Amino acid sequence: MTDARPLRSLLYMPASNARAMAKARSLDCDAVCLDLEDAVAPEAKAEARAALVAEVQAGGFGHRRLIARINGLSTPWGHDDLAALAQAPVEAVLAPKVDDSANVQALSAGMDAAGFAPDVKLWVMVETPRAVLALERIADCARVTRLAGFVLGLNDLAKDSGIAQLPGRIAFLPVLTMAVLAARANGLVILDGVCNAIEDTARLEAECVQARESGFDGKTLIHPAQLATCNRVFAPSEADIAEAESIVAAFADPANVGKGALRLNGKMVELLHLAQAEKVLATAAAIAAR
Ligand SMILES: CC(C)(COP(=O)(O)OP(=O)(O)OC[C@H]1O[C@@H](n2cnc3c(N)ncnc32)[C@H](O)[C@@H]1OP(=O)(O)O)[C@@H](O)C(=O)NCCC(=O)NCCSC(=O)C[C@H](O)C(=O)O
Ligand SMILES: [Mg+2]
Repeated sequence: MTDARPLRSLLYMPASNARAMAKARSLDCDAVCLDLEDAVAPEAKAEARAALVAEVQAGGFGHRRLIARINGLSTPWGHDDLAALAQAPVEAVLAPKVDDSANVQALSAGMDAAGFAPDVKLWVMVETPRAVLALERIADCARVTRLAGFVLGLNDLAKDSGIAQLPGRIAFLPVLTMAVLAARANGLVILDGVCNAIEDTARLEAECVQARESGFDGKTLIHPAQLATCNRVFAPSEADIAEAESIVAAFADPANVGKGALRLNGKMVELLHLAQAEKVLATAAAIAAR
């Protein structure tokens, strides 16, 4: 079944930051990601893990999807993270720094062994050079594991590849495109990486537009100030909605019954555009229902 819930914005916060986690319950984000990995110092890992579990069990996050980012299974904390989260009401576990399909299989098996409910998904970060080279194999794991999402991690990818994080992200474009294609070929959701420049709204907007045009569902964020721009860019615009409504109306017109292609406002529209239009309207309705 298609999931019509919007996934425009995922806001990360360190699970060691109680104030941020409390604030998340009132922020306009589609998902929150409580982080145990890079935002939490090694000496604070155990305390952050306990705080994360307590926060999600306390509830109050409403429509926001709850995602927990664990430490990698090769670190001293990864297995304890999985064990602690198994009974926690999260929608997905996000795993960092996977390199290939074997990592995904191990993570999914680890979730099974830890006792996660069958509907809890596995999302993985695409943030190592090896992962980029193995995108197809990794995404293909969705057939036989819990894998259901990709999240780009361009800070780590920049660090390990030497690719510079510059405005425009030209050197990253092949990665963005290949990650989207691998995700779509396997039914995964896919979110763009973060924009570190908290105060540069123009840069954030440009990255959101680029990601939206590249096919991403949404973008990951690091600060509440980034939410409004991201939510606006990834939501269908008024023009998108008006166009979608006109396509649906045209195909519903009795004069067009049985036609597969129409001329509408100077453009060709086919049944595939009807399907796209219906998706736009479903997303817009889901956002409006918030
Ligand atoms: C980046 C920050 C450290 C900035 O912190 P600070 O300067 O203290 O923020 P503000 O004073 O502007 O905060 C104003 C209020 O907003 C709340 N706040 C701030 N950030 C968040 C947040 N992320 N979620 C929820 N609420 C937040 C503050 O509590 C203030 O509230 P109030 O006191 O009521 O006024 C900080 O923003 C931060 O820690 N951001 C998240 C960092 C993080 O999680 N990093 C890890 C994920 S990113 C990553 O790893 C990418 C990937 O793996 C890759 O490789 O690229
Ligand atoms: Mg990272």
